[in-house]
Amino acid sequence: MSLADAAEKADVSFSKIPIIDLKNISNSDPSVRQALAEEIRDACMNVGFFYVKNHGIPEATLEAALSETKQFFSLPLETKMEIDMRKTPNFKGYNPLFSGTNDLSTGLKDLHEGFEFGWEEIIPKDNDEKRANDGVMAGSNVWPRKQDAPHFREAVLSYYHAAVNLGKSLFPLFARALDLPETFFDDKTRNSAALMRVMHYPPHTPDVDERVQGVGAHTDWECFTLLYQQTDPPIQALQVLNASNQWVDAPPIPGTLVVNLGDQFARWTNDVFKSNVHRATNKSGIERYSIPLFFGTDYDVRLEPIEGCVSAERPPKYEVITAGQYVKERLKATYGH
Ligand SMILES: O=C(O)CCC(=O)C(=O)O
Ligand SMILES: [Fe+2]
Repeated sequence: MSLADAAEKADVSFSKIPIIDLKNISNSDPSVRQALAEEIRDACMNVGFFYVKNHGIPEATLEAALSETKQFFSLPLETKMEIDMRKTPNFKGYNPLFSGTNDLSTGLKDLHEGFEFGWEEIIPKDNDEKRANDGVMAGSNVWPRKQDAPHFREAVLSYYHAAVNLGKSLFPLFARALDLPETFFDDKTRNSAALMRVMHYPPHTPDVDERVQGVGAHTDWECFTLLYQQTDPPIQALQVLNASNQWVDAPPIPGTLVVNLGDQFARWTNDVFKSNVHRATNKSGIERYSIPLFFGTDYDVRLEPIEGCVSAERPPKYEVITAGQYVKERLKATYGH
């Protein structure tokens, strides 16, 4: 059956998020890889979200990134505002509470603060070519001053590089899941966009409008997101919308990361892979932190539907644009600059 035909029959009324074991991610046996790719394909076609366990990123790397993230957000607002994202030309830096709108249908501002950065070698390089080529987001990151956050940069960059490596090893499996050669994405992800955002969701207090979300209902924009949610203590905040318009909980599960697909994959696969609407709201009464890494293709890549994803019953759903144009439009809509 073609992917397009299979997608017509997909069961998209899921009630929970599957967990996929990545212990075989580096196994080169084609039958082992095929079995893993098929598990990924089912999750991508039916849910657009899955957890991964045995992902290979050391717990200590995750914990250090989380602990430094907490310390960064506890700095005084004036210190964080020195690296306000609105002062940078390339969407890097700090965004304060209520500075972005993810749910454009309500227009409500989100109750979270964040800090974004892209590719950078941990040991700084004068001529970091990868950073210079990082598409719409090309150019330097901005960091808090060393005396304000002495270990923040190293800790979050260490996690960044580990997560980028994991993301790179997932692309061949996504390709296999789409009946393509595993190398299909290689020349489309040479300088692939990888933007990390560390996030803090303060608890909703009674003075906050009930309708406000931590991050309003939205889809992600890139190919896929790797999301680390704090697990200690575990806070249920993230929810995914299924085809019956029910919000399905995606609670933190120790030892896992969440993988969710974004709009670039939806466009590329003519919605065979789902980029599902999700939101996160922290009603726990205590602080919540999460760290997504948004992983895309090179910005000059045209998001043309893959052959097997189009049929007479499933004509192309999206106008073809480049990955960079798409992300830029969404960034402007969310942050208004
Ligand atoms: O914090 C979370 O659990 C989700 C964050 C998210 O969806 C996003 O930043 O795009
Ligand atoms: Fe998201």
